[in-house]
This record gives sequence, structure tokens and C-alpha cells, in this order.
Amino acid sequence: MQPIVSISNLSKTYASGFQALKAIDLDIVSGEIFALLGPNGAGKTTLISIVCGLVTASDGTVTAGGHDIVRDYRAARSLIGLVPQELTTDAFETVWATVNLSRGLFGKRKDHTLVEKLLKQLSLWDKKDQKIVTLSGGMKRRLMIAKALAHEPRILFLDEPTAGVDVELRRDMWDLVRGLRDDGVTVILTTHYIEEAEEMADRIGVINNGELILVEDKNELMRKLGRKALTLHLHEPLDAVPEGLGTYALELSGDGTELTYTYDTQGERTGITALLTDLSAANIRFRDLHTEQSSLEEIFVNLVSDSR
Ligand SMILES: Nc1ncnc2c1ncn2[C@@H]1O[C@H](COP(=O)(O)OP(=O)(O)OP(=O)(O)O)[C@@H](O)[C@H]1O
Repeated sequence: MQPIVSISNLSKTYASGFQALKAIDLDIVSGEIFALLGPNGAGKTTLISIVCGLVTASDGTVTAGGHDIVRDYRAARSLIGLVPQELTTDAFETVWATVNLSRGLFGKRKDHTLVEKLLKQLSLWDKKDQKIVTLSGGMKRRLMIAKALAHEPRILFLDEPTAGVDVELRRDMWDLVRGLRDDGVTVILTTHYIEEAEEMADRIGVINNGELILVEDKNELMRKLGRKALTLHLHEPLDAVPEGLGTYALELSGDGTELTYTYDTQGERTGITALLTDLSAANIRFRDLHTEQSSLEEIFVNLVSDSR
């Protein structure tokens, strides 16, 4: 299937001489939620600003829906909605006027039914006659989404959609984004919250120092790079890991009542069967056990520190 956004050899050097992006190649699949994950200053905003035509690239090409974003700017841009980090609209405009205006800016004919539907969907309908300056932070965020969707884009970029919002609103945002995906909108979001990428994304791209260091299916990423820990809850506490078990990566905790074994899920052998046999031979009995997979956070921290 043809990608809905195709980024090829994209580089950006700002006038200051700072290179914010280094030869990025990335294809976005239609209908996915793609999370671009990276620390502050990694180049996330620069990347989406280029795709949305707000910043010019120093090198490389981008197409959206098959249209080159420079040569065929209008056609490409009309497919794209952008929710920036900060609201840039006139604060004394009403909600209703500003969303309708956003649609008009793309040369689309008025459609009050669509705007009404959007405002209802975003729980802003009862605020439609209020001036933006009177809205709460969460309402402003939702308004930015309504504005970005007013011209019915097929691709939505969300730049740090939940930075600085409370947990409840974050969950609302996530539900909303999933709903958009269900409606067929392709969503690309930037975030430095690993939890957000873990929760939301179908695929994850990790960007650091202007380089895309990894692009991977989320589940695959967690499976491939994740390690697992098996914790055995012992009947009798141990003072130390018995000598005969010294070859295993074992750690004793919980006042000697928990024995944790860490293993690689992708390894040829996990070593679990041998460990359990040896435990039994050493007469160590357990009453319960559980396993835990390493989180995306641990994977991310390892990746970023490796690429420095
Ligand atoms: N107009 C500019 N001129 C010079 N350097 C810039 C300009 N805009 C951004 N940069 C630099 O480019 C780098 C990438 O910035 P960018 O805003 O793309 O990062 P980001 O990943 O979005 O970060 P954050 O998570 O903090 O929003 C940063 O080092 C930033 O200082």
C-alpha cells in the first residue's frame, strides 16, 4: 500500500548553522497512529513543521497523499490538519467563528452541520458563543483540535497533545485520538511521554539529536527489546542466593522471600525450565510466581543513551 506520508532524506539546518534534522526517511501508513518519541530538542517539531509547510527543508522531499509538499503545496496541505503546541488564534474571537474561519482558510465551502458535529464531539458545543480567552486550558486544547479538523483532513498532526494537561484530560485526548483513527484519520503525534506512545501508538519512531534512530511496530518493539523478569515468592525466606544457583541471573528481595530471575524473551533458551529444576533440587519451594515485561520507558532510555 502506498504510504499516506512519505519523507525521504529530509534534513534541516537552521540559519544559525544548527542541524536539527539529519537525513530522515519515514513512511506513514494510512490509518495508523504513529508516535514520534524523543527528548526535548530532538527535532520533532521541526519535522512536523516541514511536513505542514511552516518550515522549509534544507534537503530531501516529503509527499502527502502522493502530492509533493513544496511543488503541490495546496493539494498536500489540504489533506493535513495540524494541532500545534500553542493556540495561535485571536483570543477575542468566539469558538464558533474561529472554527468556521479555519475551514474557510482552506477554501472549503461553509458547512455549519459539520462544525456543529465537531464541536459536539469535542464537548465544546455549549461554549460555541464564548470568546476563546474565557476557555479553560483543556477547552483550548480541544478547540485547537476542532480547528485542525474543520477542513476534514485525512492526516492529523498533534504536536505534544497532552503536554502539561491533567491525567483526566490526557485520557480524554487519547480516547478522542482513537476515535479519529476509527473514522479513518491517520494520526501522527509527537510526545516525550513514553506512557503516551505505549498507550496510543501502533508504531513508534524514536528521534534523538535530529536522527531517527528506530521505527518499529509498538508491540514488536516491546517484544524484541523487552526483557522479562520472573519473580518467585518463596515459602521460606533465604539469607542469600544458594551457591549452586550462582550461574543464574538471580536477585533476592522482599526480605529474602522473593527471588527474581531476569531473562531475554528472544533468547534461544530462557533458562526457566533448568532454573525450576535446580530450585527443586535445592529444595527451594515457592507458593506463587509472576512475570513482568520491561516497559517502553526502559527500552527508550537504553536506546537514547546508546545513540549519544
Ligand atoms: N528557528 C530556529 N533556529 C535555530 N535553531 C532552532 C530553531 N528552531 C528550533 N531550533 C533548534 O532545533 C532543535 C530541534 O528543535 P525542535 O523544536 O524541533 O525539537 P522538539 O523535538 O520538538 O523539542 P520539544 O520536545 O522541546 O518540543 C533544537 O535544538 C532547537 O533549539
